[in-house]
Amino acid sequence: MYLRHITRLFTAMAGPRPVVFSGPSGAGKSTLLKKLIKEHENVFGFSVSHTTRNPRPGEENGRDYHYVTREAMQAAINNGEFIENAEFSGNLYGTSKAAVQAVQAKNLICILDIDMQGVKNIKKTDLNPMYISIQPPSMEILEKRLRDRNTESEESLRKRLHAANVDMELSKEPGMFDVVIVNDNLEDAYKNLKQALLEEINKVKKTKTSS
Ligand SMILES: Nc1ncnc2c1ncn2[C@@H]1O[C@H](COP(=O)(O)OP(=O)(O)OP(=O)(O)O)[C@@H](O)[C@H]1O
Ligand SMILES: Nc1nc2c(ncn2[C@@H]2O[C@H](COP(=O)(O)O)[C@@H](O)[C@H]2O)c(=O)[nH]1
Repeated sequence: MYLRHITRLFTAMAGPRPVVFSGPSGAGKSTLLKKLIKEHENVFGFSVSHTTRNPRPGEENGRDYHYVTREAMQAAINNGEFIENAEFSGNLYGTSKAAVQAVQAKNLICILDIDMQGVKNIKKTDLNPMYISIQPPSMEILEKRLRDRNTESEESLRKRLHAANVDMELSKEPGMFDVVIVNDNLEDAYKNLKQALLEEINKVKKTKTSS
């Protein structure tokens, strides 16, 4: 009885295991994770990254990203405020310690949406997340999705497709990801994602009902 109480207390203090989403730009990470958070808002929380890129129509400061200048972001990086950061397609992106702590303080599964450099850097930390790769069915479909999204200049599109090719190669490295989900049909991909996370979802639900 006493041991069970201590174990429960320790689990609550450590917080549930975070989940890292990675994969080429345009593969469907945001689409899938937004669905997941909407369906399980008491289970998952999004780690709001910082970026120097401009907001897209419909994006909100503090919800999708913290939009900052390069000078401000570099100063915060130098000040040790980030767990990881990377240059992607001409802009800086990074996960602040505060962003992850804000989610963990609510005892939610912290979701990080980060590029491959971020994955490599997170692996050097003690965050110990589950790593999920979201991949497109083909590079042709990826390009079409990115073009149809209408968010990128031709230059940015070129950089993102180049990074996507590198990503797809690196993701083949054994042990890089715990789960790979090919996002062809959206509903199928979402079903596979929920299946992969079922155990973690149930763990969080259980701690919430027992506390
Ligand atoms: N299964 C799917 N079938 C068709 N279109 C999709 C599918 N999944 C996502 N999309 C569309 O593809 C585009 C890219 O998806 P999304 O923005 O979620 O990708 P992302 O991986 O988050 O990209 P980024 O890394 O650039 O933020 C969006 O317009 C989205 O609506
Ligand atoms: N290493 C990090 N990568 C990040 C972070 N936040 C987002 N990203 C990745 O950047 C690209 C482009 O995102 P977009 O919103 O401009 O399309 C994408 O692959 C994201 O996963 C971060 O904090 N660190």
